[in-house]
Amino acid sequence: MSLRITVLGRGAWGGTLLRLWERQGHRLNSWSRRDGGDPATVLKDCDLVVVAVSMVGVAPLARQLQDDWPTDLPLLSCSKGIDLDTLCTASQLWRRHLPDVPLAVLSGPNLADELERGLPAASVLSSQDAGLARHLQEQLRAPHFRLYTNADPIGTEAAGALKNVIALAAGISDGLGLGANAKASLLCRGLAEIAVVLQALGGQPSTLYGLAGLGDLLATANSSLSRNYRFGTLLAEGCDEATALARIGATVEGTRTARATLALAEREGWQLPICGQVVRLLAGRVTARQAVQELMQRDLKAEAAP
Ligand SMILES: NC(=O)C1=CN([C@@H]2O[C@H](COP(=O)(O)OP(=O)(O)OC[C@H]3O[C@@H](n4cnc5c(N)ncnc54)[C@H](O)[C@@H]3O)[C@@H](O)[C@H]2O)C=CC1
Ligand SMILES: O=C(CO)COP(=O)(O)O
Repeated sequence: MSLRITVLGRGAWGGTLLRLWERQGHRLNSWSRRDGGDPATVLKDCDLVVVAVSMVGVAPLARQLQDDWPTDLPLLSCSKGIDLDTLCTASQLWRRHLPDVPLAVLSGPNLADELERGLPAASVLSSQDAGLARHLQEQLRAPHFRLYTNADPIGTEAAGALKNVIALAAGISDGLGLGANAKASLLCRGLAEIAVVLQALGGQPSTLYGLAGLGDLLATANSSLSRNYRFGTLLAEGCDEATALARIGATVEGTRTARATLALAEREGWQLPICGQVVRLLAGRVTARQAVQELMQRDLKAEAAP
């Protein structure tokens, strides 16, 4: 069965998904901020809306569309991050404005450039509505895009958001030439920080070790196709945040997510040392090498503690 799919946001990810599903025989329509006009017009006559805008675009878009969204029209959210103003994930923001629509999240190790080249990848469709997740799994899979389901959208989003912060830190580590031991240690301790946030937000521990958690962390923290990783290497070279962002020239979700996560951590009393050092470095309060030193000199702990 072919679906009529509308994609909101035609950046790297929205554009890749659009072309992928068009090739699978679905009928695609799209809207991008660049087009201008009213995005509500593309909600008509479709079976699914896929949202692939950056996190900064989610809240304004949700506000703009809340009165026009048909209550039975499913929404698939693909944005990865934590909103700096509300400290919410994308699906939490959509739920505020569209409390009743069928909602699912797509997240996993999905570097757009690799999918665009037809390389194999897997991802997770997550929804509390198991029927919706299975329906989308069946409809949206492709020969080189294998889809799994889970029932943990918040855990899936928390993992997808936080891995960008740790991937950014991995870029710093590689940019400084700190070696394989440092990188592996950073990723393990980073995973422990992701676990703190994921569990505190009500996610399932198993999601941490799935495609949206460990899977996406490994892909993003080890690939120069990742904007977050590349951004980290630029910080290691001594670029400030604005210069590094300008050099990347596309969305780098890890910067705002690091700040939002730290704000949550301060409010909730979580210990997130790597995230904290990333924010200090972004603010120009430490150099990359000082941040590493501060992490190495923290009080000694049991491994289970963050
Ligand atoms: N590129 C990738 O490999 C993947 C990206 N993602 C996620 O998808 C989201 C979008 O990323 P990309 O497409 O890669 O970024 P991009 O920088 O290529 O495109 C960003 C898109 O968001 C739109 N946008 C930004 N602010 C907006 C606003 N205020 N209102 C409406 N639209 C706005 C832009 O017009 C553009 O369409 C991010 O949350 C990213 O983490 C998820 C999986 C893979
Ligand atoms: O989320 C992604 C891959 O799964 C894309 O990562 P970047 O945003 O760092 O390019």
